Amino acid sequence: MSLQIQMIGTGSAFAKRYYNNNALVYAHGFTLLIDCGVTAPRALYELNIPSPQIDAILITHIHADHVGGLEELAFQSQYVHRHRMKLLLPSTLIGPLWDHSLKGGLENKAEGFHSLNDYFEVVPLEPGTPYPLHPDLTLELLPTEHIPGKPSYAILMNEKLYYSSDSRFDAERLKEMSARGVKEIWHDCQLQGKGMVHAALDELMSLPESIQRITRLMHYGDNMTDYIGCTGSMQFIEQHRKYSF
Ligand SMILES: O=c1ccn([C@@H]2O[C@@H]3COP(=O)(O)O[C@H]3[C@H]2O)c(=O)[nH]1
Ligand SMILES: [Zn+2]
Ligand SMILES: [Zn+2]
Repeated sequence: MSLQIQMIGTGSAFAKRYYNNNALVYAHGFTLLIDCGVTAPRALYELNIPSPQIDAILITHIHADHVGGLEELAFQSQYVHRHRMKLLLPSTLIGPLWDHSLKGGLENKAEGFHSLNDYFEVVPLEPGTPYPLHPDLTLELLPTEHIPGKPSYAILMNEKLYYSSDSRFDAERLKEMSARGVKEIWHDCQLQGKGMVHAALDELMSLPESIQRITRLMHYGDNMTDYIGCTGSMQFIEQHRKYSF
């Protein structure tokens, strides 16, 4: 059961040299997009991946670097491809995603479009439950601390890859994942300063070497290259490179 994962972007919310931190996961014959930020439509275009090639989109939380490209995909699905994409959504995000992010652009009273379901095939997910999406891909959501009062989720894929999405540093969670046998931890990383809503590099550097060795860093700022060689045993994830796990 070998999977591939490719970041279509690895940048922080404010990065300009890197696209938004969104990922494609390739199982055999099944492609999952994890988050769809403002830059995702352009990133997919440059990788020559039209949206009908994507079998499902999973959303981790409703910041624009994770959902800001959904309006374009919804309109393209409705008016160009005439195919409703599958949208895997933690159930806590269904209301906020429509009411607070997408309704302004997508509501169309004349056409009778009043909800996410008018554009997407919405599949609600609950944390703590393994979902077999494909014979080669099972995923589980784990709630994370990111912004107080705003639900956000990490993703555990095939019990092998822990993908933090946006999360504050949570050493206990990472130790738990390591004890559970994960082979890779992909973590957001704020390079400078104290981690207020993301894990700071300094915090991640406090992890035991055994955990650092399996940790790769993503969601970084434009000055990432200044930090190459300064990240302990952790390595930066490269935008567009395909990793097998
Ligand atoms: O309480 C807050 C809320 C937001 N922010 C910034 O806005 C960005 C939104 O996207 P992000 O979650 O990838 O990163 C966030 C931070 O850069 C912050 O620093 N503190
Ligand atoms: Zn983000
Ligand atoms: Zn965020």
